[in-house]
Amino acid sequence: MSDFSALGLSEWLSQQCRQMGINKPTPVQQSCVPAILEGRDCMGCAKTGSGKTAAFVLPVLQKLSEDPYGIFCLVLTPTRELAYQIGEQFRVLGRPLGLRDCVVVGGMNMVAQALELSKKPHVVIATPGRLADHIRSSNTFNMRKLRFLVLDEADRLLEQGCTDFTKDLEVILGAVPAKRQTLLFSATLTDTLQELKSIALNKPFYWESQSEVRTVDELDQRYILVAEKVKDAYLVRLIQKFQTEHEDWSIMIFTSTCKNCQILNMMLREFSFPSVALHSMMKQKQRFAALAKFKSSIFKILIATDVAARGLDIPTVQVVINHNTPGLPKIYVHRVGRTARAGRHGVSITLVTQYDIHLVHAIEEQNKAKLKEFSVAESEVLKILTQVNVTRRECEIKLESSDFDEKKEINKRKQMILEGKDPDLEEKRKAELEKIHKQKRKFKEKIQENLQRQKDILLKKKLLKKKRRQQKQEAKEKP
Ligand SMILES: Nc1ncnc2c1ncn2[C@@H]1O[C@H](COP(=O)(O)OP(=O)(O)OP(=O)(O)O)[C@@H](O)[C@H]1O
Repeated sequence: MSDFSALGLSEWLSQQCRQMGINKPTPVQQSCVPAILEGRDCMGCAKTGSGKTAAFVLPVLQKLSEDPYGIFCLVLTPTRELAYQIGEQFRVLGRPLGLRDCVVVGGMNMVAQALELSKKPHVVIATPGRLADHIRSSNTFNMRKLRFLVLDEADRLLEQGCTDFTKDLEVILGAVPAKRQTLLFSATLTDTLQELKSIALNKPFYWESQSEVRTVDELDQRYILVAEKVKDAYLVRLIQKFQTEHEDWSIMIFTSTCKNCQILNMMLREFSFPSVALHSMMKQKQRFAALAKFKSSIFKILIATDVAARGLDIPTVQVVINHNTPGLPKIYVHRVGRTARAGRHGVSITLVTQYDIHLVHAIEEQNKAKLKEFSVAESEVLKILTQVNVTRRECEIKLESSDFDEKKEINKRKQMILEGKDPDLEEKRKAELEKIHKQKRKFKEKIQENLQRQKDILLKKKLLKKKRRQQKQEAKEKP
Protein backbone atom coordinates (compact mmCIF):
# COMPACT_ATOMS: atom_id res chain seq x y z
CA MET A 1 0.00 0.00 0.00
CA SER A 2 1.45 3.40 -0.98
CA ASP A 3 1.79 6.22 1.53
CA PHE A 4 -1.19 8.01 0.02
CA SER A 5 -3.39 4.91 0.02
CA ALA A 6 -2.55 4.51 3.71
CA LEU A 7 -4.28 7.85 4.31
CA GLY A 8 -7.52 6.37 2.98
CA LEU A 9 -7.24 7.51 -0.65
CA SER A 10 -8.01 5.18 -3.59
CA GLU A 11 -5.23 3.67 -5.63
CA TRP A 12 -6.12 5.79 -8.69
CA LEU A 13 -5.44 8.96 -6.66
CA SER A 14 -2.10 7.64 -5.36
CA GLN A 15 -1.26 6.82 -8.97
CA GLN A 16 -2.10 10.40 -10.02
CA CYS A 17 0.12 11.75 -7.23
CA ARG A 18 3.00 9.54 -8.37
CA GLN A 19 2.55 10.79 -11.94
CA MET A 20 2.88 14.34 -10.60
CA GLY A 21 6.12 13.37 -8.84
CA ILE A 22 4.43 13.37 -5.43
CA ASN A 23 5.35 10.14 -3.65
CA LYS A 24 5.17 10.78 0.08
CA PRO A 25 2.57 12.90 1.87
CA THR A 26 3.81 16.05 3.58
CA PRO A 27 2.92 16.45 7.29
CA VAL A 28 -0.09 18.70 6.55
CA GLN A 29 -1.41 16.09 4.08
CA GLN A 30 -0.64 13.23 6.46
CA SER A 31 -2.73 14.85 9.20
CA CYS A 32 -5.55 16.60 7.36
CA VAL A 33 -6.47 14.08 4.62
CA PRO A 34 -7.72 11.32 7.02
CA ALA A 35 -9.67 13.88 9.11
CA ILE A 36 -11.38 15.27 6.01
CA LEU A 37 -12.16 11.75 4.74
CA GLU A 38 -13.79 11.05 8.12
CA GLY A 39 -16.18 13.91 7.38
CA ARG A 40 -14.73 16.49 9.76
CA ASP A 41 -14.34 20.22 9.15
CA CYS A 42 -10.67 21.07 8.99
CA MET A 43 -8.35 24.01 9.64
CA GLY A 44 -4.81 23.52 8.36
CA CYS A 45 -2.01 25.96 9.15
CA ALA A 46 1.26 24.92 7.53
CA LYS A 47 4.25 26.77 6.13
CA THR A 48 4.37 28.13 2.59
CA GLY A 49 5.08 25.54 -0.10
CA SER A 50 4.21 22.58 2.17
CA GLY A 51 1.48 21.11 -0.04
CA LYS A 52 -1.69 22.53 1.50
CA THR A 53 -3.47 22.54 -1.88
CA ALA A 54 -3.23 18.77 -2.32
CA ALA A 55 -4.24 18.38 1.35
CA PHE A 56 -7.76 19.50 0.38
CA VAL A 57 -7.86 18.59 -3.34
CA LEU A 58 -7.13 14.88 -2.70
CA PRO A 59 -9.90 14.14 -0.13
CA VAL A 60 -12.43 16.22 -2.11
CA LEU A 61 -11.66 14.16 -5.24
CA GLN A 62 -11.90 10.93 -3.23
CA LYS A 63 -15.38 11.85 -1.95
CA LEU A 64 -16.43 13.14 -5.37
CA SER A 65 -15.47 9.82 -6.99
CA GLU A 66 -17.73 8.00 -4.50
CA ASP A 67 -20.75 10.20 -5.25
CA PRO A 68 -20.17 12.40 -8.31
CA TYR A 69 -22.47 15.36 -8.93
CA GLY A 70 -22.28 19.13 -9.49
CA ILE A 71 -21.82 21.51 -7.78
CA PHE A 72 -19.97 19.31 -5.26
CA CYS A 73 -17.23 21.62 -4.06
CA LEU A 74 -16.63 25.38 -3.95
CA VAL A 75 -13.13 26.75 -3.40
CA LEU A 76 -12.76 30.44 -2.56
CA THR A 77 -9.44 32.17 -2.90
CA PRO A 78 -8.37 35.84 -2.76
CA THR A 79 -6.68 36.24 -6.17
CA ARG A 80 -7.56 35.38 -9.73
CA GLU A 81 -4.20 33.82 -10.59
CA LEU A 82 -4.42 31.57 -7.56
CA ALA A 83 -7.92 30.44 -8.58
CA TYR A 84 -6.57 29.25 -11.94
CA GLN A 85 -3.63 27.52 -10.25
CA ILE A 86 -5.96 25.59 -7.94
CA GLY A 87 -8.22 24.76 -10.90
CA GLU A 88 -5.22 23.25 -12.65
CA GLN A 89 -4.33 21.14 -9.61
CA PHE A 90 -7.93 19.77 -9.51
CA ARG A 91 -7.84 19.07 -13.25
CA VAL A 92 -4.53 17.19 -13.14
CA LEU A 93 -5.32 15.08 -10.09
CA GLY A 94 -8.96 14.56 -11.09
CA ARG A 95 -8.30 13.62 -14.70
CA PRO A 96 -9.26 9.93 -14.37
CA LEU A 97 -12.64 11.08 -13.03
CA GLY A 98 -13.31 13.28 -16.05
CA LEU A 99 -13.50 16.16 -13.60
CA ARG A 100 -15.34 19.28 -14.76
CA ASP A 101 -14.22 22.45 -13.05
CA CYS A 102 -15.16 26.08 -13.53
CA VAL A 103 -13.01 29.07 -12.57
CA VAL A 104 -15.06 32.16 -11.74
CA VAL A 105 -12.96 35.29 -11.33
CA GLY A 106 -13.28 39.01 -12.04
CA GLY A 107 -11.90 40.52 -15.23
CA MET A 108 -13.19 37.61 -17.35
CA ASN A 109 -16.36 37.22 -19.40
CA MET A 110 -19.32 36.99 -17.03
CA VAL A 111 -21.77 35.51 -19.56
CA ALA A 112 -19.41 32.66 -20.43
CA GLN A 113 -18.94 31.99 -16.72
CA ALA A 114 -22.72 31.96 -16.12
CA LEU A 115 -23.12 29.45 -18.93
CA GLU A 116 -20.42 27.20 -17.46
CA LEU A 117 -21.97 27.44 -14.00
CA SER A 118 -25.35 26.41 -15.39
CA LYS A 119 -23.75 23.17 -16.64
CA LYS A 120 -23.16 22.08 -13.01
CA PRO A 121 -19.39 21.64 -12.88
CA HIS A 122 -18.13 19.32 -10.12
CA VAL A 123 -15.86 21.96 -8.65
CA VAL A 124 -16.10 25.76 -8.75
CA ILE A 125 -12.98 27.76 -7.92
CA ALA A 126 -13.76 31.44 -7.44
CA THR A 127 -12.75 34.81 -6.10
CA PRO A 128 -15.51 36.04 -3.74
CA GLY A 129 -16.45 39.27 -5.57
CA ARG A 130 -17.28 37.69 -8.93
CA LEU A 131 -19.05 34.65 -7.45
CA ALA A 132 -21.21 36.90 -5.26
CA ASP A 133 -22.10 38.90 -8.40
CA HIS A 134 -23.26 35.69 -10.10
CA ILE A 135 -25.33 34.67 -7.07
CA ARG A 136 -26.98 38.11 -6.93
CA SER A 137 -27.76 38.30 -10.64
CA SER A 138 -28.49 34.77 -11.79
CA ASN A 139 -30.84 31.91 -11.10
CA THR A 140 -29.30 29.47 -13.56
CA PHE A 141 -27.24 27.65 -10.95
CA ASN A 142 -27.43 26.83 -7.27
CA MET A 143 -25.15 25.39 -4.65
CA ARG A 144 -27.82 23.97 -2.38
CA LYS A 145 -26.34 20.46 -2.51
CA LEU A 146 -22.76 21.59 -2.02
CA ARG A 147 -20.73 19.09 -0.01
CA PHE A 148 -17.43 20.96 0.48
CA LEU A 149 -16.64 24.64 1.01
CA VAL A 150 -12.91 25.39 0.94
CA LEU A 151 -11.39 28.74 1.91
CA ASP A 152 -7.81 28.83 0.67
CA GLU A 153 -5.72 31.65 2.20
CA ALA A 154 -8.64 31.75 4.66
CA ASP A 155 -7.18 34.50 6.88
CA ARG A 156 -6.89 36.85 3.89
CA LEU A 157 -10.49 36.18 2.88
CA LEU A 158 -11.66 37.21 6.33
CA GLU A 159 -9.45 40.22 7.05
CA GLN A 160 -10.52 43.69 5.97
CA GLY A 161 -7.53 44.66 3.85
CA CYS A 162 -7.54 46.89 0.79
CA THR A 163 -9.96 44.43 -0.77
CA ASP A 164 -12.67 43.64 1.73
CA PHE A 165 -14.37 40.32 1.00
CA THR A 166 -16.73 40.24 4.00
CA LYS A 167 -19.89 41.41 2.22
CA ASP A 168 -19.34 38.99 -0.68
CA LEU A 169 -18.63 36.16 1.74
CA GLU A 170 -21.94 36.84 3.46
CA VAL A 171 -23.76 36.46 0.13
CA ILE A 172 -21.88 33.24 -0.65
CA LEU A 173 -22.40 31.73 2.81
CA GLY A 174 -26.10 32.46 2.40
CA ALA A 175 -26.16 30.44 -0.84
CA VAL A 176 -24.43 27.27 0.42
CA PRO A 177 -26.04 24.73 2.74
CA ALA A 178 -25.33 24.87 6.47
CA LYS A 179 -24.76 21.12 6.41
CA ARG A 180 -21.46 20.88 4.60
CA GLN A 181 -17.81 20.21 5.26
CA THR A 182 -15.74 23.37 5.61
CA LEU A 183 -11.98 23.33 5.01
CA LEU A 184 -9.78 26.30 5.84
CA PHE A 185 -6.11 26.56 4.92
CA SER A 186 -3.32 29.13 5.12
CA ALA A 187 0.28 29.57 6.24
CA THR A 188 -0.91 32.26 8.67
CA LEU A 189 -4.21 31.16 10.20
CA THR A 190 -3.50 31.93 13.82
CA ASP A 191 -4.34 35.65 13.81
CA THR A 192 -7.91 35.09 12.60
CA LEU A 193 -8.62 31.82 14.39
CA GLN A 194 -11.74 32.98 16.24
CA GLU A 195 -13.46 34.40 13.12
CA LEU A 196 -12.58 31.22 11.20
CA LYS A 197 -14.14 29.04 13.87
CA SER A 198 -17.47 30.75 13.21
CA ILE A 199 -17.33 29.46 9.61
CA ALA A 200 -16.12 25.93 10.40
CA LEU A 201 -18.68 25.26 13.12
CA ASN A 202 -18.53 21.50 13.60
CA LYS A 203 -15.66 21.17 16.04
CA PRO A 204 -13.08 21.40 13.27
CA PHE A 205 -9.99 19.25 13.21
CA TYR A 206 -7.18 21.76 13.73
CA TRP A 207 -3.66 21.10 12.52
CA GLU A 208 -0.69 23.43 12.81
CA SER A 209 2.96 22.67 12.09
CA GLN A 210 4.90 22.15 15.31
CA SER A 211 7.71 24.58 14.63
CA GLU A 212 7.48 28.06 16.20
CA VAL A 213 9.30 29.52 13.21
CA ARG A 214 6.85 30.61 10.52
CA THR A 215 9.28 30.44 7.60
CA VAL A 216 10.92 27.32 6.16
CA ASP A 217 14.46 26.22 7.12
CA GLU A 218 15.54 26.10 3.48
CA LEU A 219 15.06 29.87 3.17
CA ASP A 220 18.11 32.10 3.66
CA GLN A 221 16.62 35.38 4.91
CA ARG A 222 18.69 38.50 4.35
CA TYR A 223 18.37 42.26 4.54
CA ILE A 224 20.32 45.26 3.23
CA LEU A 225 20.17 48.57 5.09
CA VAL A 226 19.90 51.28 2.43
CA ALA A 227 19.01 54.94 2.10
CA GLU A 228 15.79 55.51 0.12
CA LYS A 229 17.62 57.32 -2.69
CA VAL A 230 20.04 54.43 -3.36
CA LYS A 231 17.43 51.67 -3.16
CA ASP A 232 16.99 51.31 -6.91
CA ALA A 233 20.73 51.23 -7.51
CA TYR A 234 21.01 48.38 -5.00
CA LEU A 235 18.18 46.57 -6.77
CA VAL A 236 19.89 46.88 -10.16
CA ARG A 237 23.22 45.78 -8.66
CA LEU A 238 21.60 42.74 -7.02
CA ILE A 239 20.05 41.65 -10.30
CA GLN A 240 23.36 42.14 -12.15
CA LYS A 241 25.02 39.98 -9.50
CA PHE A 242 22.52 37.14 -9.82
CA GLN A 243 22.65 37.34 -13.59
CA THR A 244 26.43 36.91 -13.70
CA GLU A 245 26.80 34.46 -10.82
CA HIS A 246 23.97 32.04 -11.68
CA GLU A 247 23.18 30.39 -14.96
CA ASP A 248 19.63 29.49 -14.16
CA TRP A 249 18.04 32.27 -12.16
CA SER A 250 14.59 33.60 -11.54
CA ILE A 251 13.62 36.49 -9.28
CA MET A 252 10.38 37.85 -7.84
CA ILE A 253 10.47 41.48 -6.71
CA PHE A 254 7.72 42.80 -4.46
CA THR A 255 6.79 46.44 -4.15
CA SER A 256 4.00 48.29 -2.37
CA THR A 257 2.05 50.10 -5.13
CA CYS A 258 0.89 49.46 -8.70
CA LYS A 259 2.60 52.66 -9.83
CA ASN A 260 5.95 51.74 -8.37
CA CYS A 261 5.58 48.26 -9.84
CA GLN A 262 5.04 49.80 -13.27
CA ILE A 263 7.96 52.25 -12.88
CA LEU A 264 10.37 49.57 -11.66
CA ASN A 265 9.46 47.37 -14.61
CA MET A 266 10.04 50.21 -17.07
CA MET A 267 13.34 51.02 -15.38
CA LEU A 268 14.66 47.45 -15.35
CA ARG A 269 13.76 47.10 -19.01
CA GLU A 270 15.83 50.21 -19.76
CA PHE A 271 18.73 48.22 -18.30
CA SER A 272 17.80 45.35 -20.65
CA PHE A 273 16.69 43.02 -17.88
CA PRO A 274 14.03 40.47 -18.90
CA SER A 275 11.27 41.65 -16.59
CA VAL A 276 7.46 41.69 -16.49
CA ALA A 277 5.04 43.36 -14.12
CA LEU A 278 1.97 41.98 -12.33
CA HIS A 279 -0.43 44.27 -10.50
CA SER A 280 -4.14 44.94 -10.19
CA MET A 281 -4.18 47.95 -12.55
CA MET A 282 -3.35 45.65 -15.48
CA LYS A 283 -6.06 44.05 -17.61
CA GLN A 284 -6.67 40.45 -16.61
CA LYS A 285 -5.41 39.12 -19.94
CA GLN A 286 -2.14 41.04 -19.47
CA ARG A 287 -1.86 39.67 -15.93
CA PHE A 288 -2.20 36.08 -17.13
CA ALA A 289 0.21 36.69 -20.01
CA ALA A 290 2.83 38.20 -17.68
CA LEU A 291 2.59 35.29 -15.28
CA ALA A 292 2.76 32.73 -18.09
CA LYS A 293 5.92 34.37 -19.50
CA PHE A 294 7.53 34.33 -16.08
CA LYS A 295 6.49 30.73 -15.33
CA SER A 296 7.94 29.51 -18.59
CA SER A 297 11.20 31.39 -17.85
CA ILE A 298 10.91 33.54 -21.00
CA PHE A 299 11.18 36.44 -18.56
CA LYS A 300 13.37 35.90 -15.52
CA ILE A 301 12.08 38.72 -13.36
CA LEU A 302 8.55 39.28 -12.09
CA ILE A 303 7.86 42.59 -10.37
CA ALA A 304 4.63 42.42 -8.46
CA THR A 305 2.47 43.97 -5.78
CA ASP A 306 1.03 41.82 -3.01
CA VAL A 307 -1.49 40.48 -5.53
CA ALA A 308 1.22 37.84 -6.16
CA ALA A 309 2.31 37.44 -2.53
CA ARG A 310 0.10 34.49 -1.65
CA GLY A 311 -0.13 30.97 -2.95
CA LEU A 312 1.57 31.24 -6.34
CA ASP A 313 3.64 28.11 -6.89
CA ILE A 314 6.53 28.75 -9.28
CA PRO A 315 9.26 26.25 -8.42
CA THR A 316 11.97 28.07 -10.43
CA VAL A 317 11.95 31.17 -8.19
CA GLN A 318 15.26 31.20 -6.32
CA VAL A 319 15.23 34.75 -5.06
CA VAL A 320 12.61 37.07 -3.61
CA ILE A 321 13.51 40.73 -3.24
CA ASN A 322 11.36 43.00 -1.10
CA HIS A 323 11.82 46.45 -2.64
CA ASN A 324 9.85 47.76 0.34
CA THR A 325 9.78 46.23 3.82
CA PRO A 326 6.31 44.71 4.32
CA GLY A 327 4.30 46.50 7.01
CA LEU A 328 2.93 43.24 8.41
CA PRO A 329 4.97 40.17 9.41
CA LYS A 330 2.44 37.84 7.81
CA ILE A 331 2.70 39.59 4.44
CA TYR A 332 6.45 39.06 4.71
CA VAL A 333 5.88 35.32 5.33
CA HIS A 334 3.75 34.97 2.20
CA ARG A 335 6.05 37.07 -0.01
CA VAL A 336 9.27 35.24 0.90
CA GLY A 337 7.33 31.97 0.69
CA ARG A 338 7.32 32.30 -3.11
CA THR A 339 10.79 30.75 -2.99
CA ALA A 340 12.20 27.75 -1.06
CA ARG A 341 9.10 25.69 -1.80
CA ALA A 342 8.60 21.93 -1.40
CA GLY A 343 12.05 21.39 0.14
CA ARG A 344 14.01 23.55 -2.34
CA HIS A 345 16.47 26.23 -1.23
CA GLY A 346 15.92 29.93 -1.78
CA VAL A 347 17.05 33.39 -0.73
CA SER A 348 15.03 36.44 0.28
CA ILE A 349 16.54 39.91 0.43
CA THR A 350 14.65 42.79 2.03
CA LEU A 351 15.71 46.36 1.30
CA VAL A 352 15.38 48.22 4.58
CA THR A 353 15.62 51.99 5.07
CA GLN A 354 16.33 53.55 8.48
CA TYR A 355 12.60 54.22 8.84
CA ASP A 356 11.73 50.53 8.43
CA ILE A 357 13.98 49.06 11.10
CA HIS A 358 11.07 48.68 13.54
CA LEU A 359 9.20 46.70 10.87
CA VAL A 360 12.12 44.27 10.57
CA HIS A 361 12.12 43.85 14.35
CA ALA A 362 8.39 43.05 14.25
CA ILE A 363 8.97 40.55 11.41
CA GLU A 364 11.77 38.82 13.35
CA GLU A 365 9.78 38.81 16.58
CA GLN A 366 6.56 37.37 15.12
CA ASN A 367 8.09 34.93 12.69
CA LYS A 368 10.72 33.79 15.20
CA ALA A 369 13.47 34.02 12.59
CA LYS A 370 16.41 36.39 12.38
CA LEU A 371 17.36 38.17 9.16
CA LYS A 372 21.09 38.30 8.35
CA GLU A 373 22.80 41.12 6.54
CA PHE A 374 23.48 40.62 2.81
CA SER A 375 26.71 42.23 1.76
CA VAL A 376 26.97 44.15 -1.48
CA ALA A 377 30.07 46.12 -2.53
CA GLU A 378 28.98 49.74 -2.07
CA SER A 379 31.56 50.92 -4.62
CA GLU A 380 29.76 48.87 -7.30
CA VAL A 381 26.47 50.48 -6.36
CA LEU A 382 27.92 53.98 -6.44
CA LYS A 383 29.21 53.38 -9.98
CA ILE A 384 25.66 52.99 -11.29
CA LEU A 385 23.82 55.29 -8.87
CA THR A 386 23.46 58.36 -11.13
CA GLN A 387 22.51 56.32 -14.17
CA VAL A 388 19.86 54.39 -12.22
CA ASN A 389 18.34 57.50 -10.64
CA VAL A 390 18.23 59.39 -13.94
CA THR A 391 16.59 56.38 -15.62
CA ARG A 392 14.00 56.15 -12.86
CA ARG A 393 13.17 59.86 -13.20
CA GLU A 394 12.78 59.44 -16.97
CA CYS A 395 10.44 56.48 -16.43
CA GLU A 396 8.41 58.48 -13.90
CA ILE A 397 8.01 61.32 -16.41
CA LYS A 398 7.02 58.85 -19.13
CA LEU A 399 4.40 57.30 -16.87
CA GLU A 400 3.07 60.68 -15.76
CA SER A 401 2.53 61.66 -19.39
CA SER A 402 0.65 58.41 -19.99
CA ASP A 403 -2.88 57.93 -18.66
CA PHE A 404 -1.85 55.70 -15.73
CA ASP A 405 -3.23 57.95 -12.97
CA GLU A 406 -6.33 58.66 -15.02
CA LYS A 407 -6.89 54.92 -15.46
CA LYS A 408 -6.54 54.48 -11.71
CA GLU A 409 -9.25 57.07 -11.14
CA ILE A 410 -11.52 55.44 -13.75
CA ASN A 411 -10.99 52.02 -12.12
CA LYS A 412 -11.90 53.48 -8.74
CA ARG A 413 -15.10 54.98 -10.14
CA LYS A 414 -15.97 51.72 -11.95
CA GLN A 415 -15.56 49.81 -8.69
CA MET A 416 -17.89 52.24 -6.92
CA ILE A 417 -20.54 51.83 -9.60
CA LEU A 418 -20.26 48.04 -9.26
CA GLU A 419 -20.73 48.42 -5.51
CA GLY A 420 -23.91 50.37 -6.21
CA LYS A 421 -22.44 53.76 -5.19
CA ASP A 422 -22.60 57.07 -7.05
CA PRO A 423 -18.95 58.14 -7.64
CA ASP A 424 -19.79 61.90 -7.66
CA LEU A 425 -21.81 61.61 -4.49
CA GLU A 426 -19.03 59.56 -2.90
CA GLU A 427 -16.47 62.20 -3.85
CA LYS A 428 -18.64 64.92 -2.30
CA ARG A 429 -19.08 62.83 0.83
CA LYS A 430 -15.34 62.24 1.00
CA ALA A 431 -14.65 65.97 0.66
CA GLU A 432 -17.19 66.74 3.40
CA LEU A 433 -15.69 64.09 5.66
CA GLU A 434 -12.24 65.52 5.03
CA LYS A 435 -13.58 68.97 5.97
CA ILE A 436 -15.05 67.61 9.20
CA HIS A 437 -11.78 65.81 10.00
CA LYS A 438 -9.87 69.02 9.34
CA GLN A 439 -12.17 70.98 11.65
CA LYS A 440 -11.82 68.29 14.31
CA ARG A 441 -8.03 68.36 13.98
CA LYS A 442 -8.02 72.16 14.30
CA PHE A 443 -10.33 72.00 17.33
CA LYS A 444 -8.08 69.39 18.95
CA GLU A 445 -5.00 71.50 18.26
CA LYS A 446 -6.69 74.54 19.81
CA ILE A 447 -7.64 72.61 22.93
CA GLN A 448 -4.11 71.31 23.22
CA GLU A 449 -2.72 74.83 22.75
CA ASN A 450 -5.04 76.11 25.52
CA LEU A 451 -4.07 73.27 27.82
CA GLN A 452 -0.41 73.97 27.18
CA ARG A 453 -0.95 77.67 27.84
CA GLN A 454 -2.69 76.92 31.14
CA LYS A 455 0.12 74.54 32.08
CA ASP A 456 2.68 77.26 31.30
CA ILE A 457 0.78 79.81 33.41
CA LEU A 458 0.59 77.36 36.33
CA LEU A 459 4.27 76.59 36.03
CA LYS A 460 5.11 80.28 35.94
CA LYS A 461 2.95 80.91 39.05
CA LYS A 462 4.66 78.02 40.84
CA LEU A 463 8.10 79.35 39.98
CA LEU A 464 7.10 82.82 41.09
CA LYS A 465 5.81 81.49 44.41
CA LYS A 466 9.01 79.54 44.93
CA LYS A 467 11.09 82.61 44.17
CA ARG A 468 9.07 84.73 46.62
CA ARG A 469 9.43 82.08 49.30
CA GLN A 470 13.18 81.99 48.74
CA GLN A 471 13.34 85.81 48.91
CA LYS A 472 11.35 85.80 52.17
CA GLN A 473 13.62 83.13 53.60
CA GLU A 474 16.71 85.07 52.59
CA ALA A 475 15.26 88.26 54.13
CA LYS A 476 14.60 86.37 57.42
CA GLU A 477 18.09 84.92 57.49
CA LYS A 478 19.70 88.35 56.99
CA PRO A 479 21.13 89.71 60.29
N1 LIG B 1 3.64 15.30 -0.93
C1 LIG B 1 4.33 16.11 -1.70
N2 LIG B 1 5.62 15.83 -2.01
C2 LIG B 1 6.34 16.67 -2.81
N3 LIG B 1 5.84 17.79 -3.37
C3 LIG B 1 4.58 18.12 -3.08
C4 LIG B 1 3.75 17.30 -2.24
N4 LIG B 1 2.53 17.87 -2.17
C5 LIG B 1 2.57 18.98 -2.92
N5 LIG B 1 3.79 19.13 -3.47
C6 LIG B 1 4.25 20.22 -4.35
O1 LIG B 1 4.68 21.28 -3.49
C7 LIG B 1 4.49 22.54 -4.12
C8 LIG B 1 3.82 23.50 -3.16
O2 LIG B 1 2.54 23.09 -2.86
P1 LIG B 1 1.33 24.09 -2.58
O3 LIG B 1 1.28 25.11 -3.65
O4 LIG B 1 0.13 23.28 -2.31
O5 LIG B 1 1.88 24.79 -1.25
P2 LIG B 1 1.07 25.60 -0.15
O6 LIG B 1 1.32 24.93 1.15
O7 LIG B 1 -0.33 25.80 -0.57
O8 LIG B 1 1.87 26.99 -0.17
P3 LIG B 1 1.36 28.51 0.03
O9 LIG B 1 1.16 28.70 1.51
O10 LIG B 1 2.47 29.33 -0.49
O11 LIG B 1 0.09 28.64 -0.73
C9 LIG B 1 3.67 22.29 -5.36
O12 LIG B 1 4.51 22.37 -6.49
C10 LIG B 1 3.16 20.87 -5.18
O13 LIG B 1 3.01 20.18 -6.39
